[in-house]
Amino acid sequence: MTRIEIPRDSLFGTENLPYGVFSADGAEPRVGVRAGDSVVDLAVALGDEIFARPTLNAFMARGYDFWVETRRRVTELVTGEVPGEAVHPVERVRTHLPVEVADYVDFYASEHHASNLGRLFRPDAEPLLPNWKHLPVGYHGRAGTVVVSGTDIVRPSGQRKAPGEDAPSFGGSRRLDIEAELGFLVGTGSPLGSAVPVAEFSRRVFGAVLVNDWSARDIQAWEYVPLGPFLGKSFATSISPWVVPLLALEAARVPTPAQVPEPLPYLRESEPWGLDIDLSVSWNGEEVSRPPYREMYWSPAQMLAHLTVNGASSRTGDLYASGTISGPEKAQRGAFIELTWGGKEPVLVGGAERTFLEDGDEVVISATAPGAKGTRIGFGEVRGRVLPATGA
Ligand SMILES: O=C(O)/C=C/C(=O)CC(=O)CC(=O)O
Ligand SMILES: [Ca+2]
Ligand SMILES: [Mg+2]
Repeated sequence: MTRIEIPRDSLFGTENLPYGVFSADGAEPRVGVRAGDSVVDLAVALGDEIFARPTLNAFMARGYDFWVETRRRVTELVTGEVPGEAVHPVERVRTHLPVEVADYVDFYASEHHASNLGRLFRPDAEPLLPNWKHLPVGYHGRAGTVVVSGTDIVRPSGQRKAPGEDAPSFGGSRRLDIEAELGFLVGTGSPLGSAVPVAEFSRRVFGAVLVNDWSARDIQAWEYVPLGPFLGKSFATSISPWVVPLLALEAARVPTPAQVPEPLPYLRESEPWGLDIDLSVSWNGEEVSRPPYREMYWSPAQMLAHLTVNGASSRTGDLYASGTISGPEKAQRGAFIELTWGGKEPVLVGGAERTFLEDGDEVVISATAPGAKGTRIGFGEVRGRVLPATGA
């Protein structure tokens, strides 16, 4: 038996304990929990086969009471004695996509981001479309191209047409961008023909990850009218490997900004699910933005209620992302198209003026939030490097 030393100021202390899927010493991927700079193999430590699997799905499907009980047992474990063979130093493990993603939805819940993109994409119209304050706008994305942090991103090729050109050309995107978002993972689904009430959010959603919704703005601008995002976003979406349990985010809960007009009854919240999470976006190692999640207009509970209100079923492993997180300040914008105002106001990265992503660029998104007992908890990071287009 051994004891895990957790540094006092660790972002992965006992008030966090995020779950992920890891492999060590060439063994098969399995479920682990991160405690400080260690990863605990839960199948070995708890003796439950549900953790000897290459995804969190079976664990998530067991439901809320099991999540609470597991968190209690894991807390006991990491504050007491753990079998030595269950503990791995985090720098020695490889992390994998933590869930088999079922369906993937991306919302558009930041008023600052939606207004900025309205101004950039539709300069002659009102920045916010008339539906925006009545419902959380979203679209269904491509679950099969969700990848774990560290996966290289091949620059997408496709049809591009700049505003001045009269015909599209084919080639690698010239306006490759990021979107810093938070993603929510459904643990227990809901049957076809039923809707998930706002109040059921915390019993159904297992946890949260960071998301980078890579976006090819030139492909997007040409293709997406009138049906919405398609190939400009479906080539890859990166998520962080450690799933922060919703149970760890209690201390981060805050009210959303005031919602006026009052939403329809199915979107009304009795308890707040805004979240006080601070993100950081770095570009080639330099922080370029600090998006504040607490500015998000729609809460994740409202998003889940909306995405099922028509009777669409939800499933274990469904991932829905918040949409780009942008605050009111320029240095709080979660996408480079906003940060550089459509490429017209470059930012300095490594002393050079930059607008959209170049081959070889690396983007890292990280985040922290208040944890219980005055602590701070971390999300780890979602990292990705851009590789040249293959011309596929
Ligand atoms: O406003 C537009 O025309 C386009 C918006 C987006 O590309 C944003 C999107 O994917 C949703 C989001 O991340 O907020
Ligand atoms: Ca997005
Ligand atoms: Mg994407």
